[in-house]
Amino acid sequence: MGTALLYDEEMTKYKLLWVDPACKIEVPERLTVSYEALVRSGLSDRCISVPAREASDSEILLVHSEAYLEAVKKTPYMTLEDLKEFTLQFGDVYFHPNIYHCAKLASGSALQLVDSVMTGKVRNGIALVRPPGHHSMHGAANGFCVFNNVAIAARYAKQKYGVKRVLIVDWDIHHGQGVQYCFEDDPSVLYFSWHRYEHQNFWPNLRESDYDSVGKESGTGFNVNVPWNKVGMENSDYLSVFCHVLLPVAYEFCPDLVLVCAGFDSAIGDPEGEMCATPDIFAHLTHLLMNLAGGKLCAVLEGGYNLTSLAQSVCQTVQTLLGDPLPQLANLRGPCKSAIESLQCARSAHRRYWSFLKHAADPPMTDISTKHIKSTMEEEEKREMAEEERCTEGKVWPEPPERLCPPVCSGSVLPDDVACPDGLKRLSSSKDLEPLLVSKLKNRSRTAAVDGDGVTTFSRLYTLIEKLVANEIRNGLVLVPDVTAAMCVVQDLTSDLVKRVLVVCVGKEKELDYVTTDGKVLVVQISSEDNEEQRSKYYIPVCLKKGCSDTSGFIQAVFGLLLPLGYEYNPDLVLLVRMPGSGVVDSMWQQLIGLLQGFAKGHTLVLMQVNEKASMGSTASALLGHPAPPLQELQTPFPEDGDALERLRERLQADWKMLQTTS
Ligand SMILES: CC(O)(O)NCCCCNCCCN
Ligand SMILES: [Zn+2]
Repeated sequence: MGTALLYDEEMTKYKLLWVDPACKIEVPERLTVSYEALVRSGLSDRCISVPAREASDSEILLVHSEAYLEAVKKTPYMTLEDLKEFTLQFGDVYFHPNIYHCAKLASGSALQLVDSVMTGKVRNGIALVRPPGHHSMHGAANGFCVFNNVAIAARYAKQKYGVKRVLIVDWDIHHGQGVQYCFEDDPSVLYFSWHRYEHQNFWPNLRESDYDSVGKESGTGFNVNVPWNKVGMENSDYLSVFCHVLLPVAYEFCPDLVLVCAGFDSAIGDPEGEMCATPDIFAHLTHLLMNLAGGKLCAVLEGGYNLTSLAQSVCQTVQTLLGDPLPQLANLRGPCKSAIESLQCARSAHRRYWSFLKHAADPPMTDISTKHIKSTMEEEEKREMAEEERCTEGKVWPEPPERLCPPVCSGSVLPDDVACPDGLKRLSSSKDLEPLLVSKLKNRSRTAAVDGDGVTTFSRLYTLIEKLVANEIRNGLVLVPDVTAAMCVVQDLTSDLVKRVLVVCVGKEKELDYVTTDGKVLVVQISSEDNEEQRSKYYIPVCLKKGCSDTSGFIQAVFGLLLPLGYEYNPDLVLLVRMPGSGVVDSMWQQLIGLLQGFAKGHTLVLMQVNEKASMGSTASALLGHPAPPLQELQTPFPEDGDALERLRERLQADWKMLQTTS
């Protein structure tokens, strides 16, 4: 299924008609540069174009008051003076004779997107709209917003399609207070927002934008705010918050639909955000949400005022919605101190509402002596200033790397008597291995254990790995008689082909005899084994008391440990090994494959044992990019597992900065 793209140039036909410094950045060109970038890159042709439409009165009244709607209805007939007068009652917003029409188109576009996704016409999509929506409230326009496009879409989805749970992710750099007010007492809509806050010194300067606004009444726990108290936040900060706050909660919430308030003023170069995250971060943020709700994701444009980073960020988002390989994110060095504090505050504010956050630490000691704060602040300010110079002064960043789609998506190496799953390309032809390699394999005591001469399988495997590295194939599935033997051989085969291999080992096995210490391999093993004594920087055993069949524990290990580690390690190949008898649940297995595609440009090699070929179909489906089925009701992870994971993280965070969640 495809990706919907909604755009109508009518929404470019309104602009600021008088002098107002607060509003001058909200220009029609925001839409035209975004759309033209999609056209120029060929991405728009790959999308399914869906027409915009005007939202009806009743749809607008799902969120707004009749009085407000009636007032806005009058604006097309107002004189310039009347428009100015009318605007004065609201904050940081302007009106125009055509803005009511455009606001109906913007909301209607979001509804068209919901229709396209909910009827299965498309898998996901994006609506390029203006005016934006997330600041507008029941009875007021605000922050360039007239109607709350995403809030209306959420109510519409529930009413028309009986959607039970809607997740709204707001990655715009401003707090969508309009959305928060709309759903703060509603447990069926989980609103997540990060936003520049600077201890309430940044617009809209609201006390209720802080992390302790967790929702109210029956909606308590369903509002998650992550305030950024400093500018200059980078990719690491954003990914840390996704891994350690949003994703565990989102997976526990198990939404039927994901709506994104896709504001790109959180990208580098934006005058409002003054952050340093690069446009390719949105490829990953989008990807990390795409296995929720069976892939049903609707992104609606909010802010974004640097026309260069806006256009790049929109392209990165659309390319991921289309299923293209993700760009590798280099040198992620972990969240900064301020981000860790925000993260820790948000986690501790929500630990009583979300079982995945139950073991979160206490909030940071913010009441330390003012003297200490003063000195820390001074030295911290100096460092931040240096950082800001580095980041905003230049306002230059590299063009996001090209994300080429390999000609073949998934290859397979299978025993001759095993049928190849649909969609996979079987590698049969295999060039002869170099004699040196053959002897190396031969002297590996266990190679012969793999099959007859073993060399046939491994020459095919070698060919597959070569094609992955050459980006001729994106990922692969390998079925062997003995995965343990095969693991070692893959290690030999890859050692001179790739710099870093992330090995994810699901389930326990006799012994891992090739744990390297040179960093060329990072092994994360999730099993019921407690191999604590063997742990090292590059061999990380995660013990789940009830083993891999405990999906709650598994998913907690994936978000709390595996993903942050993977981002920091930045592998060139991911080897996912499914040990026989691991007990991993198929939907979890597919989620894991989907999530791991975010690394190494999607070069994932799945190694399974022949006697597990019953799972080949679901494995192939995940490798081909089909969204994983939602995980069923997740019960609370076992306390000992939660504790163990926190302790493991604390011990590892000296070596792995992306694991930090406490200051
Ligand atoms: C959709 C949105 O979230 O991007 N709207 C942002 C509104 C910002 C209002 N303040 C502007 C002050 C000018 N420096
Ligand atoms: Zn914004």
